[in-house]
Parts: sequence; structure tokens; C-alpha cells
Amino acid sequence: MTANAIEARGLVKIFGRQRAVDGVDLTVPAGSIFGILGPNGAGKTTTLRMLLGIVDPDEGTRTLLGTDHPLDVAKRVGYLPEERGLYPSMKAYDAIAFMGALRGLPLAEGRRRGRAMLEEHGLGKAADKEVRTLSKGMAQTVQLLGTLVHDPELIVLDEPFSGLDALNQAKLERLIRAQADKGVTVIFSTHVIAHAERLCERIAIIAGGKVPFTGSVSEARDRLRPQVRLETRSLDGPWRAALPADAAPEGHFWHFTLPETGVEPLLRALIEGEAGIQSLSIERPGLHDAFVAIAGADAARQLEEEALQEGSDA
Ligand SMILES: Nc1ncnc2c1ncn2[C@@H]1O[C@H](COP(=O)(O)OP(=O)(O)OP(=O)(O)O)[C@@H](O)[C@H]1O
Repeated sequence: MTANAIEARGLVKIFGRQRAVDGVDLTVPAGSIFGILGPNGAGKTTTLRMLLGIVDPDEGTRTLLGTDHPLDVAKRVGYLPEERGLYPSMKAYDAIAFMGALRGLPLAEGRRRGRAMLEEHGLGKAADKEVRTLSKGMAQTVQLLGTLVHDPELIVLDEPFSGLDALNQAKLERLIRAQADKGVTVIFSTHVIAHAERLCERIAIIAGGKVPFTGSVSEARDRLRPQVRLETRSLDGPWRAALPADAAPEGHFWHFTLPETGVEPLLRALIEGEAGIQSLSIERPGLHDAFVAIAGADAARQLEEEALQEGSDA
């Protein structure tokens, strides 16, 4: 097993006159959870399809589980496509076995595992039900279990949280973590910042087919300086010279960016100048703020609208 489950360099896909994916570089360490975060139309699905070998890139190279012929390792990969769908007349456990069979798992073994997996995920009673009778959330879980039934080393999930209610989203987060704990590599696409922030060791931010950032969530957040919120008893005095120029007063409160010199010299000046510190908090920017700074306000707004839209649909 190589140290990286996926390496992609300069991937480009052109549809007509549109560069849907425009020079994407990705490195996904084996055993990690990696998120591709971006709004609809950013190029997430096309990127995943190129990584999997479903679509050939027009430019660039990619290596999946050590080979540049991704289809050769298809049996070691689990893939949940953006388009959901199972045969409606199949029973749930059979649908799982069928998906496993497509990835080389003998049907009898798939059926045995299918029943066990449904049981383990609280859907034991649904095992013999036809897919058409299941709720949307249950059917999506069945499809996800079918993605995992052949014990893949690498799992590729395209918008796996889409269409799930909050309870099923939380279950899916646990399931993804459990896979990573077993050493499985997980890569998923999402337009919901919170999922990427909670789950991923590393992310790629994608917008307009380009990846302006790839690295750890922490590195993304470190692109912005922490924000200080200070409350003082005194309204004025020599201590004010210690505040940065961008410090905006709001009564006894001050909001400003933490100076490069850190908090200690600032505290010293406030104390010596008798500012009368009532409260002081330092807030590290979240991934949302980092996303705005990296991908731009328009992409961030699009992301928020999609998340809101989906919340009202689920
Ligand atoms: N087969 C295709 N033919 C023509 N255009 C395509 C095709 N597939 C994708 N596109 C276009 O390429 C761009 C990127 O699409 P892609 O599906 O990769 O984005 P995405 O980030 O996954 O968004 P979504 O979640 O909406 O699918 C979009 O503008 C899309 O319309």
C-alpha cells in the first residue's frame, strides 16, 4: 500500500467550451478522511469521476491505490455516485449483495453480509422489504451499505449527506469515522462546510473548477488571524495606543484582529494603562470564514444558499 491513496496533478476536463475542472491537484493520504468542498457546479463530481476512471481527463495525471489505471483497482474501491438509485423490486439485503457482486464479492457472501450490516445499522427489519417500500433515508443507507459490502480500501462518496435528515447525517458521520478508524481511506464531496470541518483531516476547496486551497482544516483556518473581543471599564486612556488601528469601539467593547505580536504585549499595555479589563476572548476563525477568504464571498453565499435549500428539502 502506498502512503497516498490518491494523487492527482493538473487534472483538466473540458465540456464544450467550459473548463469544468481546470487544473486540480489533490493528495489524499491513505487512511485519512478527505473532503472536497465547494458549491454546485464547482467541478466536484467531474473530479471524482476522473479519479475513479469513469471519465478520462483531458489533461493531467492521477494515481489511485498506486495505479494510473483506476478501473484496474475498481474491486478495491467503493463508490456512492451522486445519482442515487437501487432496483425498486429488490429486497434490501439483496440490493446490497448485488452492489457487492458488481465489485467482485460472491452473491451468497454479499447476502450474508447484507443482512448483518442492516442488522448492525438498526435496519434488520427492513432486510426482506423491497427497496420501493423503504423511506428515502433508509434506501440511501442501503445504497451506502452496498458501497461498503465488499470491504473496500478506498471509499468515494459523492455528496453523501445530500437528502438525509439530521439524524441520518449524524449516523453517516459516525459510519465514515468508523471506516477511517479501520484504516479505510474516505474521500467525499460536499457543499456543507460543517461536515468537512467536523470530519476531514484534509480538504480541497473547489470553486469554478479550480482548487485555491488544499491542506488541513487547521491550515485553512490559519489563513486568517484570530479575532479579539475586549471589554474595558475605562473608555479612554493611554492604553488605547496599545490597540491596533482597526479596533472598533462599541460602548465598552472593542473588536479587532489579534496583532502579530500576540496577546501578551497587548495585555501588559492594557494592565499598565489601567484599562480595567472586564472580559477578553480570542476567537479563531472557523472554516466558514476561511472559505470566504479563500474562495470569495460569491462562492460562500452560493454554498450557504444550497445548504439552506437542502435543509428545507430534507
Ligand atoms: N457530461 C457533461 N457534459 C457537459 N457539461 C457537464 C457534464 N458534466 C458536468 N458538466 C458541467 O461541468 C460543471 C461542473 O459539474 P460537476 O457536476 O462536476 O460539479 P459539482 O461541483 O459536482 O456540482 P453538482 O453537485 O451540482 O453536481 C457544471 O457546470 C456542469 O454543468
